[in-house]
Amino acid sequence: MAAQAVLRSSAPARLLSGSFYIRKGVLASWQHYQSRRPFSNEKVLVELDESTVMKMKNPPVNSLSLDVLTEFSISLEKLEIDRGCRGVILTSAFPKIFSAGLDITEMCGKSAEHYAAFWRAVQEMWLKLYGSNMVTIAAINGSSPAGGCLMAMCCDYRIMADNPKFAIGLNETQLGIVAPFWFKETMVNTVGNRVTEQSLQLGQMYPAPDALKIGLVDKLVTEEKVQSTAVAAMSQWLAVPDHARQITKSIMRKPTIDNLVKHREADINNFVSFITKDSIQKSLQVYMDRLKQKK
Ligand SMILES: CCCCCCCCC/C=C/C(=O)SCCNC(=O)CCNC(=O)[C@H](O)C(C)(C)COP(=O)(O)OP(=O)(O)OC[C@H]1O[C@@H](n2cnc3c(N)ncnc32)[C@H](O)[C@@H]1OP(=O)(O)O
Repeated sequence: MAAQAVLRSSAPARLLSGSFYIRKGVLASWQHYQSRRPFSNEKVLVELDESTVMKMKNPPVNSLSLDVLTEFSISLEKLEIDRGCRGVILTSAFPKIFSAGLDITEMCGKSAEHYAAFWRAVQEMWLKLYGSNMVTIAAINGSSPAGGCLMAMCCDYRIMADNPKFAIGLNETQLGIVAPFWFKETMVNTVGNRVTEQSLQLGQMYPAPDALKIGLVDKLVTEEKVQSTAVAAMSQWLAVPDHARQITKSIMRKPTIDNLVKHREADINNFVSFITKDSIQKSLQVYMDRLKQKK
């Protein structure tokens, strides 16, 4: 849906609002100033310095709870309608962890209604980020399993900290769960069919150097340089005229987005019936216990 908007209205709308901006002078400047103030929810910080940066901040590991997903979608939507914002860098407020992926506790021992609301929020985050008109750059400053990898893959360009201890991938099968079709399609669009087929079945996590080799990330730099490299890459991406880049992005991503939009309700029902199975609940519980025991 969001990508459809790119083709139908967004590029012209931005051009129109640009001329409004010039004609309305002072009023527009004030509105622009208002909309460019940094804003912060509890768990997603938006900084407006040299570049616009969205920082996930949900201790300890940036797991994507219902709250985080909701804040994330709202923040992104705000930036999307801010005509002063053409690009956003997505990163984590914590060293060594980009995001631990979906919050497993949201998928354990809850009601069917809760699972449905949670999954809708996951879909919404993906629709907004994958379909964003803005240039999106992931500054992956640490490990990034499952939903964290999905977020990174939604971005246009990925820069990762060059440390083999940091790993990224869709590891769902390791938890006894299954990456749904739109996770799969996002990965196919990033690294191709063969690598995706193998990665998904094995639930493979790739240390940063291997992630670069398979094209899951685009560039490795030292941890300290992740952010500044993202800022430099942003300038390069923003040098391309918006309308041409946005329409091109939409041509690339629209079929994948349309596929989820078309099957959205069925996908929620599928998730709820899958996650409420006793065997799946047991697998998730065992995985969580193992995570806690490793200390
Ligand atoms: C057909 C299709 C139908 C649909 C089928 C269903 C599709 C579902 C798709 C699912 C997508 C997902 O993203 S599933 C999520 C997959 N995520 C993962 O596997 C990540 C697991 N976590 C890790 O590997 C590590 O924690 C890692 C992120 C690298 C950080 O390691 P550290 O040593 O720094 O930290 P830890 O000590 O492990 O973790 C700190 C605390 O955070 C907790 N924690 C860690 N990850 C967590 C998580 N994802 N959710 C909740 N809590 C988490 C730990 O239990 C600890 O809790 P305390 O002990 O209490 O402190």
